[in-house]
Amino acid sequence: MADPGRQNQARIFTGGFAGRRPLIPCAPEALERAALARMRGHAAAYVAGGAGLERSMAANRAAFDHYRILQRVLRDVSDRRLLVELFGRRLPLPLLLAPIGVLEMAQRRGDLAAARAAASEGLTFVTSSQSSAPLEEIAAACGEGPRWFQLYWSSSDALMRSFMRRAEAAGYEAIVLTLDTTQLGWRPRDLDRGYLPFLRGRGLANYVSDPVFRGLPPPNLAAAERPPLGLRSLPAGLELLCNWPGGMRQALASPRAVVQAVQRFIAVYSRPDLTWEHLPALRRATRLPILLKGILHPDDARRALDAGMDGIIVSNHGGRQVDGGVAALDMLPPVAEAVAGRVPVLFDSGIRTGADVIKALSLGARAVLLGRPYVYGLALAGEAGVRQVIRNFAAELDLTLALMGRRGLDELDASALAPALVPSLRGQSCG
Ligand SMILES: Cc1cc2nc3c(=O)[nH]c(=O)nc-3n(C[C@H](O)[C@H](O)[C@H](O)COP(=O)(O)O)c2cc1C
Ligand SMILES: O=C(O)C(=O)c1ccccc1
Repeated sequence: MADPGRQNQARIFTGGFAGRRPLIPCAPEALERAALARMRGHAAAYVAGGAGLERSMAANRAAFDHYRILQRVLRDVSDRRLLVELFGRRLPLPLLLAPIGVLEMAQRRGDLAAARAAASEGLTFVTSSQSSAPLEEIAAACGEGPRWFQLYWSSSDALMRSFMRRAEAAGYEAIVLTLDTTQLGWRPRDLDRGYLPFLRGRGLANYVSDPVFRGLPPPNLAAAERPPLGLRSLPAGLELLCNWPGGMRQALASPRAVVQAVQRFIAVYSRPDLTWEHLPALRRATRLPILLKGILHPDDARRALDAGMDGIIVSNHGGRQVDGGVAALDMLPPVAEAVAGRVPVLFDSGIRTGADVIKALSLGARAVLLGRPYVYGLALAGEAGVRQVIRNFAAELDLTLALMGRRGLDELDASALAPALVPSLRGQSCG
C-alpha cells in the first residue's frame, strides 16, 4: 500500500482529465449535504445533530481556525511518508475509522461495508458497542485488517467481561473505553422526532447476540406486552440478527422479544457510577491495550496514565454530549503536554479535511479518528464511498505535507503552525 495519498491524487486528476467526476464530493460541505439528502430524515438528524444548540459542534470546527499552517520552502519533499506506528502495528496513514453506532442508518449492513473499506486501505476500524452487526461479523469483514473494539461499560460487569472475551476471540487488538457517554446527551433534533435508534431495536446487535445479556433478569413483562416503544414489526436489522447465531431466531423472532431486548438494554446501558476505581476491573478483564476516549482535561489524562492506561483519545464525541463545551482541538495541546509522549494520544471531533489532520498531528496527536465524514461516504456510495473518503483525506494530507515542506509525520510539531496565533506554544521557535 505504497503512497495512498499520491495514488489518489493521480486517480482524481486523471479522472478529471478524462471528464469523470469523483464518486462522491471532495468538498466536505457538499459531501455532508449530499449524504444527508440521501438519508431518511431521522437518520440524517441523528448523524448530523449534536447536543443542545450545537455550540460544541460549532466550536470544534472553529477551533481549527485558531491554528494556521506555516509553510516552509525549498526542502526536497519528493520522498514522503505518511506511515505511523500504533501499538506495534505499522499503519499506512494516521487515520482510523471512529466508533459509530447504528451504521445501518447510513446503509443496510453499513458496519460491514465500512469495515471492508477500512481493511482495504489498511486502516484500523473501531467497532462500536452499539454496532448494527455483531462484533464477530464485523471482525470477519475486516479480514486481516486491524480492528479495535469500543466499549460502553454497562451496569453489568459480567456483560463487560463477556464483550472483552468476544472481542479478544474475534481478533480485536485494542479496547477503546468511551467515557463521555455514560448517558446520551440532550439532542433536540432527535428528541423532537421522538427518535433514538435503540428504542427501535437498532444498534443492539452486540447485546442481543451476547449470552450474558440474554441471561440477564427479564424486564417488566407486563409493560413489554403492550409494546410501548412503537415496535409493531421486527426492525430489519433484527430480522437479520435472528439468523445469528442459531439461538437468535428463537430469542428475537417476535416484536415482543425485541421489546424485551430493548427494555433489557435500557436497564443495563447506562453506567453513571463509573469511577477511576473501576478501571482495574477492565484491566483484569482483557490483555489488550486500553485507550480512554473522551478525555479533555490534562488532569484526567494524568490519571489515565497513573491507572496504567495505554492510550488517550481527546474527543468531545463530536459535540453530541455537552452543549457549549470546549472544542476538543483546544484541549489537545494541554493533554499532549501532560502525557508527554508516554502513551499515544489520538484525536477526534471536527476533522473534516487533510489540513485538519495536519493541525491535530502538529498539536500532539499520533493519529486521528474520522467520524461523520466516513458515515456520509457510506450513505452515498457504500464501501466504495468510505474508501473514497479515506483516499481523499490521504491525498490532501500528503499534498499539504509536501506544500508545507515536510517529508513525514515525524516532522510535524508545534513549529508547523503559526506561533503568533497559538498562545499555548509560547517560547517555541520555528524549526
Ligand atoms: C451517529 C454517531 C454515532 C456515534 N456512536 C458512537 C459510539 O457508538 N461510540 C463512541 O465511542 N462514539 C460514537 N460516536 C462519536 C464518534 O466516535 C466520534 O467521537 C465523533 O463522531 C467525532 O466527531 P466528528 O464526527 O464531528 O468528527 C458517534 C458519532 C456519531 C456522529
Ligand atoms: O449517538 C452516539 O453518539 C452514541 O454514542 C450512541 C450511543 C448509544 C447508541 C447509539 C449511538
